Amino acid sequence: MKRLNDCRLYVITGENYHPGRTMLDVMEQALIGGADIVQLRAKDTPKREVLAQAYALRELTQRYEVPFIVNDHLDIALAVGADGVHLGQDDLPLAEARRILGPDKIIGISTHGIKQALEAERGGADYIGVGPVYPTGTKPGRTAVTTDYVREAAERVKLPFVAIGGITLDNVNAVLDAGAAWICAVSAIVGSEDVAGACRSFLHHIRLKQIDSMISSSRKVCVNGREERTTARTVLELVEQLNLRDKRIVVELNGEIVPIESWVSAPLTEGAVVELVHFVGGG
Ligand SMILES: Cc1ncc(COP(=O)(O)OP(=O)(O)O)c(N)n1
Ligand SMILES: Cc1nc(C(=O)O)sc1CCOP(=O)(O)O
Ligand SMILES: [Mg+2]
Repeated sequence: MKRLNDCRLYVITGENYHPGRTMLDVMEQALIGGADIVQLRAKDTPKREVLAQAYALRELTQRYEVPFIVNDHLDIALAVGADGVHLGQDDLPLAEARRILGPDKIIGISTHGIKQALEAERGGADYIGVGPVYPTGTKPGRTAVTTDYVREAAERVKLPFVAIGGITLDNVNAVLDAGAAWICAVSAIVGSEDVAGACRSFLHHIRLKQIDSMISSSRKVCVNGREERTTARTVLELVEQLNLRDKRIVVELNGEIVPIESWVSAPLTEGAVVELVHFVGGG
């Protein structure tokens, strides 16, 4: 179940942020609100209690069909059948974790600079954490990496990356503007009176940003006489987006027939005029 490229909102448990409410209730609210990946992080809880929580969260996340990650404890991740683990720079090394977990489990690695990010990428991590973007009471005393590192990660890291650390509804747009497509929060979500509502608000900002970037990376073209916007950059991408790849068609771009072997490199520029002509079978 590795579908990290589609994840947008990563919610981590925060045992001290919701007195009077159980971890399970709070995390169910996060799932109702749209959290699409969940981590159990319990730094102040005895390990046997963490194991019990992990079993319960495994069951809950399975019901919501959302990946479940265990922080730090690879043994607990294995015991409860979690989808993966999250490891920091001082935790079990990535290579050891991969050897034990095999290729299919998710391994996330915390990074605090581009050198660590590229190393995690080379080492076979599935995603990286980029943070702490802002100072945070959840990890007091850590130097904030600022949105500069988010921007650098967006430019140089090919793996999915999640921005984390001090992210709230007030600053999330700056993190998204710096290039993060995936946001993680603890206190701003599990410490909220309305956990599901907080998730929905985060996702609203994330989706608006996605729409903005799609519009700015799309162009207006004319296909068979109809004006439309497309994110396709080439004739091949357009044909694939229209599900015509396996159909017998001839493509004309700005009045010239494009041979099939050139679809991959034929650019769809703003204002391009495309005619897609279906072959009619015959003998
Ligand atoms: C998604 C994500 N990113 C970073 C961390 C931090 O991991 P680590 O550096 O090991 O610190 P602790 O969480 O163990 O205190 C994380 N857990 N999740
Ligand atoms: C657990 C953690 N790891 C970080 C890192 O940068 O590696 S920042 C962080 C705390 C995230 O909590 P909040 O959303 O409350 O700031
Ligand atoms: Mg850790």
